[in-house]
Amino acid sequence: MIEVEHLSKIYGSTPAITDVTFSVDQGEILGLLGPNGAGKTTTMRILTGYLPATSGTAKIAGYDVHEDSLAVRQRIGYLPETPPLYPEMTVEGYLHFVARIKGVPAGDRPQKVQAAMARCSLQDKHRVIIRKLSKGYRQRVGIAQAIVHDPPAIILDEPTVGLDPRQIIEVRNLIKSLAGTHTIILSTHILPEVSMTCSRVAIINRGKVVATNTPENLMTQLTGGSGYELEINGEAPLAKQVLQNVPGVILVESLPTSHLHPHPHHAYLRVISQPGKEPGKDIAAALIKAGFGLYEMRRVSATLEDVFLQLTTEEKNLPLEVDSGTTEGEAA
Ligand SMILES: Nc1ncnc2c1ncn2[C@@H]1O[C@H](COP(=O)(O)OP(=O)(O)OP(=O)(O)O)[C@@H](O)[C@H]1O
Repeated sequence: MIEVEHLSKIYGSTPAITDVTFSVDQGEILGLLGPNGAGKTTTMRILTGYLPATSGTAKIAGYDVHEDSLAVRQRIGYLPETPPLYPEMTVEGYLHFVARIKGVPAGDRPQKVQAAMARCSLQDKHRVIIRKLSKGYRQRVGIAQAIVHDPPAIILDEPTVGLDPRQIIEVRNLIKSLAGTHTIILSTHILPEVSMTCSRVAIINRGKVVATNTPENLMTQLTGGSGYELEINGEAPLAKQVLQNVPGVILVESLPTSHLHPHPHHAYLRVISQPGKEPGKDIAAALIKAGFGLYEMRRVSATLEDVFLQLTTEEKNLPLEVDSGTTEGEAA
């Protein structure tokens, strides 16, 4: 449904994205995950026809975003980071207005507007002026304007930014309910968002797609899904240096200790090991040899956060070629 091939965008002399390639199948939710400035918004703006690419192609439902931009705009719904709302309009009035702009025939508009409001649970608010809505409801109106013309593809830029935890759950459920009948790309820098909402993830860093796969496969493929959590006495930075040099170790990070009762002189670390390697014995030996006391050591599964850190942190070499292998033509 969405095919992006070798897309690059250069602003002046600054490359924002370089050779971005991925595809999204009908009904899928793809999460575009990356740190600030990675190139997510640039990619989405090209896909929605708002920004020309420097090179490469992108197609929505077979239509080229550059050559057939009108056909593409009819088939795509876009929620930019800041929804383009008119604060003085009522919810229903605004959605009628958007439906008209999107080319929905006058006779079909009432039904399409009702359907979009129902999908986004906005019926109770149809006469409310947008300015008076909470941020969560405004976001729903933003999503409603993206789907009012019933496009097969929906692009959502950071759809849960600025919402409170309850609103986040509601908006995520709404997005999930749109999958299947719609093909969705959402961008986020929030890791749990991807595992909770998306069927597949493309990790983008410094303008390049560094991995594409299901969240589960990414974890298994890159980390073998395992590692160790450690409690040691001594300084975390020094212990990290020691552990980074143990063969088979690919990532060492400090653990958040808010749920524990941390000892003031202890360090709490997570070590992720290469697939197929069991460096437990060497980890313990290296720590003892360096003079650390080892208070606890237990095996754990890797998290998506580990994968993300591994892919977006430069100093570590990747243990293996990251090849999505799910769809032909995807970037590694
Ligand atoms: N209009 C512009 N002119 C020059 N450089 C730009 C422009 N827009 C974006 N960039 C640069 O391109 C790169 C990618 O930006 P982009 O907004 O696509 O990233 P992002 O992943 O969406 O980040 P964020 O989450 O912070 O919005 C950044 O280095 C950014 O500074």
